[in-house]
Amino acid sequence: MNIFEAMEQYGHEELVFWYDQAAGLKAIVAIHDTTLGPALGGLRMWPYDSEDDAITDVMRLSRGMTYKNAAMGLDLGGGKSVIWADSRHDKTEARLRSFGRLIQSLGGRYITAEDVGVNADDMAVVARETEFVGGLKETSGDPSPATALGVLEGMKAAMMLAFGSADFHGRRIAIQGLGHVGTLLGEMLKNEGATLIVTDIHEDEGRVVADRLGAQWVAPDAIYGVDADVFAPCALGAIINDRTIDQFKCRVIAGSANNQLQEPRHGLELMKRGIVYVPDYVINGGGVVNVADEFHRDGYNQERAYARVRGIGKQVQEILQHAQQAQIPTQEAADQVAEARIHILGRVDSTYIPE
Ligand SMILES: NC(=O)c1ccc[n+]([C@@H]2O[C@H](COP(=O)([O-])OP(=O)(O)OC[C@H]3O[C@@H](n4cnc5c(N)ncnc54)[C@H](O)[C@@H]3O)[C@@H](O)[C@H]2O)c1
Repeated sequence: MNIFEAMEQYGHEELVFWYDQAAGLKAIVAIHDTTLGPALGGLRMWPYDSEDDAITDVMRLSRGMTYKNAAMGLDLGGGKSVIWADSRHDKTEARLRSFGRLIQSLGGRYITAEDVGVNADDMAVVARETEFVGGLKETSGDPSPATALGVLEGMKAAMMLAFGSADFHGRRIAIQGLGHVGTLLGEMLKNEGATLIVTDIHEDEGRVVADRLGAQWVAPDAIYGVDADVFAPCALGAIINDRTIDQFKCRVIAGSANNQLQEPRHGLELMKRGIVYVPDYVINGGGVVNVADEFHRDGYNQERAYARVRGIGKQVQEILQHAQQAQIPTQEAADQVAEARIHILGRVDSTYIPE
């Protein structure tokens, strides 16, 4: 891989490689853009097939964080980190603490948090070496409840546009993935009076959750084509693709999964089919909004954080309206909003103020 070419293509500021031979740690931090503030984004531990795969992933994810943080109205830039290792076997105190020292060495240009392959206990170990960690148990904690709340609010905004009402009574919602977010979202939707259709690749555990939610269970591959008003992807990325797109009977797609569109053209295809797609990084921004509240001058306050998470409904509404007026796919509308904020605010502090 030609790294400088890739940095130019993605628009990255900095890539940091860290190799601690004694600890057996190979880690990369990608700082994409710090126009709006320090780069915030999670740490992923993954057994990549190659070095190039690890670099590509951290670059793609960190760029996504720039857009998400900007769209959420946060004073934070975008970054992400990866540890090239298998979280099932390779998670050692030495690796996590060495990673913490890497983060500390960046002096606050990058703030890390939980992502795939690491949990709150691991981040507590990282935090023994660095002050630049968000989402610890004693501060904002697990982001999933805030993410689920943001998805619910964003879904309501999309339903207003598609159906002229955000009332869930009589509405059928299909949820793909009953993990942290999918289960919490299911509980909220049940309380709102929705009828649920659910799936998960782990059938035994999934069926227990389905029964608790009073939901209809379908096989994982059947979820795309079920008769539902709303499809809520809460599992994997790239699930809106050439294979699935003709199966959808829903009028709204609104869920927490990252990178839902396999390619940007699938956003255009949804628009042509009259399906309201809520851009993933906007509707799933509740978790990051919750973590970001830790950087408030008075420290973390859940009430204030959750009030802001509820605001995702209005943000989704504005982006959907912008897309409708400009006749562009909703993901493109979200990108325009994020890019405009970075561009305009990037000029604000160019004004000279005497000391
Ligand atoms: N947790 C958060 O706060 C948060 C924030 C932003 C985005 N997200 C995204 O939302 C999604 C869900 O996050 P989570 O924290 O609930 O993850 P999780 O790992 O707890 O849950 C994911 C669930 O999806 C299931 N699954 C995987 N592949 C599937 C498939 N093909 N069909 C059906 N089910 C499948 C898994 O078995 C698991 O139960 C992920 O894409 C994540 O990146 C989560």
